[in-house]
Amino acid sequence: MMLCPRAVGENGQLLTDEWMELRNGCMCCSSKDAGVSAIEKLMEKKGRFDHVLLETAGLADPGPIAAMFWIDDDVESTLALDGILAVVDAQRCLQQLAQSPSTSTSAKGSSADVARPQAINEAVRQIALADRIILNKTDLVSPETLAQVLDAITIINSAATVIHAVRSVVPVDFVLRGTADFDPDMQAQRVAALESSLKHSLTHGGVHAPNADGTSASAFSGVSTVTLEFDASCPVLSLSNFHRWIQLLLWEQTLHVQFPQFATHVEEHDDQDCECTDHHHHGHGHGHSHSHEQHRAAPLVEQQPPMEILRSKGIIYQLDSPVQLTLQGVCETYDVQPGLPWRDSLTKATRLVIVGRYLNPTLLRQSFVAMCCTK
Ligand SMILES: Nc1nc2c(ncn2[C@@H]2O[C@H](COP(=O)(O)OP(=O)(O)OP(=O)(O)O)[C@@H](O)[C@H]2O)c(=O)[nH]1
Repeated sequence: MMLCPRAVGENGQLLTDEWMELRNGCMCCSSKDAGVSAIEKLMEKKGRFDHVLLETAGLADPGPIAAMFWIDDDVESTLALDGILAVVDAQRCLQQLAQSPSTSTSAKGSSADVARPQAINEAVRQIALADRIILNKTDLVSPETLAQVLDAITIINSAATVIHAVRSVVPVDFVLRGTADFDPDMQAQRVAALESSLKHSLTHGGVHAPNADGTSASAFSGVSTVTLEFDASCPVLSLSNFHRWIQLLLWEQTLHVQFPQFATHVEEHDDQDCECTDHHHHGHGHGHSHSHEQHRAAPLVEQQPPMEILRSKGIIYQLDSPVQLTLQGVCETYDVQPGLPWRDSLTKATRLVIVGRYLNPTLLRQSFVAMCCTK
């Protein structure tokens, strides 16, 4: 894979354009250090960049590269991952989403896939991981096809911002917006981008029927989005509990085993146990009783596939904290960082977007409440 750093002048003109090829040819096959040091060398040689664009040409899964920026502290000190951009071909998208995954590429670098009988389709994976999507070649499809493509994108990843394009002509801000450096305004921009993505997911969340075991059904390798919102009455009481919850979800994949009472739940009624919502439900309730859980003929918890998370992000409200905490995660790698001060008490809320497969909204929501918001 090539790295292509471009320094952009104030008027948007390119000041430099340099290609660097990694010695063993491919960033995804390189050790993480090699990829990281390649960027560091470029930075040393050329000085500080405003933006670095990494094109994962020929690589189906951007996950391992995205995760690299949260693992290496040296890179994190000078670079931060702003976001993941995908270009979707409107003409071929539906066909690509329906293809069987190629085992040669989709499982590469993702330990989560190794033991899976069925890998996740590459096109699904790229849409699932993206923060921003350029929906290109819109001139070549009918309005009906375009609507179907948009529906598919929304079901897979309702948090991504989608822009329609012909020949990929989009404002440069759409590509570079929110690029982080340590300028406080840029951080504000990055948090604003995250907030808008969360808002987008809350209003555009796809609704699809849960399977008998409560997991979300979706045609696209089973990948879908769950958006969770917990208002100020449900603050995260301790950050270590949040870490424990997210680690059970991302690393151990045992939430369904830890909370079998929520894992077999089928969502049918507004029987919320907390002042919280997700994209299947918008009702509110009180108390923390779980006595009204709906049980249907559901497979034993042990037989359920664990939730497999591709992308996680959000803003967390920790009790009495004057600043937001931001969550960014790709596959099993995640990072929690302090964000901006809360603007006012009305805005205090935890909003999480989880993109992955075999998602169980009830299990996600109730386990979060039990582990993070309950003494
Ligand atoms: N009509 C139309 N043609 C386009 C558009 N975008 C690209 N093309 C044309 O489609 C052809 C193939 O271009 P792309 O699909 O962008 O090719 P590519 O990105 O190299 O393809 P992959 O990286 O292999 O997916 C070229 O002739 C482009 O000029 C578009 O929005 N509308």
